[in-house]
Amino acid sequence: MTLALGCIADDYTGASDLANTLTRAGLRTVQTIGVPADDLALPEVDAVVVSLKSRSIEAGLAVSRSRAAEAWLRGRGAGHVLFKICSTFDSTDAGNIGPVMDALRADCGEAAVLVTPAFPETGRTVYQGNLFVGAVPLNESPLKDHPLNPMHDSNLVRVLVRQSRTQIGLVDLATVTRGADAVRARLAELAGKGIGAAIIDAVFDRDLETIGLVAAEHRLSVGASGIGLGLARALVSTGKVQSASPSSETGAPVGGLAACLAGSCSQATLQQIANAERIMPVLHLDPARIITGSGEAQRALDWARPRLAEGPVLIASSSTPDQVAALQARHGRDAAGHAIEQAMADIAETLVKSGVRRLVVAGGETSGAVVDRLRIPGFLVGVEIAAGVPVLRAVGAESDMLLALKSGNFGGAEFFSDALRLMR
Ligand SMILES: Nc1ncnc2c1ncn2[C@@H]1O[C@H](COP(=O)(O)OP(=O)(O)O)[C@@H](O)[C@H]1O
Ligand SMILES: O=C(O)[C@@H](O)C(=O)COP(=O)(O)O
Repeated sequence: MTLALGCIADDYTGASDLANTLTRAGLRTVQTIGVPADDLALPEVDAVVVSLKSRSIEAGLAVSRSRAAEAWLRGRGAGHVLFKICSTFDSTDAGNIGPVMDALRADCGEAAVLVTPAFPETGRTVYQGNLFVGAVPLNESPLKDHPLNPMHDSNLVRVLVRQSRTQIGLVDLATVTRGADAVRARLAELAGKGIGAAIIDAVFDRDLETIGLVAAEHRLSVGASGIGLGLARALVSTGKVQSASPSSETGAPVGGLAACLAGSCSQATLQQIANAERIMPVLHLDPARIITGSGEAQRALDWARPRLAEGPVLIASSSTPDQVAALQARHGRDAAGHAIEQAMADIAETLVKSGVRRLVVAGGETSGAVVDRLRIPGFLVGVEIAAGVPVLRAVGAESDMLLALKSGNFGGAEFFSDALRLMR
């Protein structure tokens, strides 16, 4: 297998979002969980997205895991590696976007790396280096209240300067609009000044196509699914990849019981949970009891198991920003997040032992904890439920399963029923 594109995603929902985008753009794509073991049977593909759970871990660890993934991808012929980050640039001043970018850049000897989280299909646009989420700057969006990495600065040049050892430049929209040659010239100018990375503006998909053409000539880029779209279209338009029509790899029904888990506290997920109350039983976990170890996961399982035969259920830890802040003040941010993720993984593991074969998970870190516990090595990409969220079919796992890993912020108000309708 010679890869046209190698991707390293810093969380599992982000990886499935990117795998979905690449598939829709004509690349045969598989998502792996971590660096694949040698005995994992992978189909013949154009792109592999290695999913890491490296967004919120210590920077040194994120760097070493990303470098291992990069080595594996380059070893399979990937001339270009995309480091997939969140379209809302989720990170803290301690990392991990800057440190991972610096390390991958050093490994491949890239002079100046293009960086953009723009993903217009989901309302993420970048102008003059400022990230907008829908109509508002990042720091005014619900991401200001994220439980793990609240985002308080929409100026990504400033944000990345705080995380990276290299200087950060800007390629503005006026340059992008002038086309690929103008971007090439600007990038060369920045590289000539010793500037190692540049935030590049993008508002429309056509901007990402221009960016993709230039990025594909380089060894490394950093961004969300938008730049993935640009790269995929560039690989197809330059004939490096023969466009494949997106197949419905998740074709044959798996049947079995269905359940949903929500650990995301995003505004979108809170609304989706409220709407799900109308169509399925919903259990709201008590997050404080999870942290103090008072049998909350067992309570959830005792509640869920008798109901599953009647139809899907939803178990949620999600709370409002005020409640999250109060819990974190009492127990600490990382301890609270970790305990709740592990409780979700405990619940998922027992649900699968009880016959659940269709599982919807809301939240990136939450999905990471669940998929790790289920020891699923990889996914084939199926139909799209909502922008950035495909149906996934587990490969190499103990049970034949369908999953949907939803980024907290993605999906329409009826996401849970939309997902279950497509997961048969
Ligand atoms: N009620 C809660 N209070 C505090 N933290 C919570 C609560 N529920 C979930 N969490 C934690 O918040 C984080 C949500 O992150 P994640 O799952 O990545 O969602 P998103 O996709 O919205 O970023 C996880 O670490 C999760 O365990
Ligand atoms: O780019 C995006 O927004 C998503 O693909 C993503 O990374 C989601 O992260 P979470 O919101 O933490 O699920």
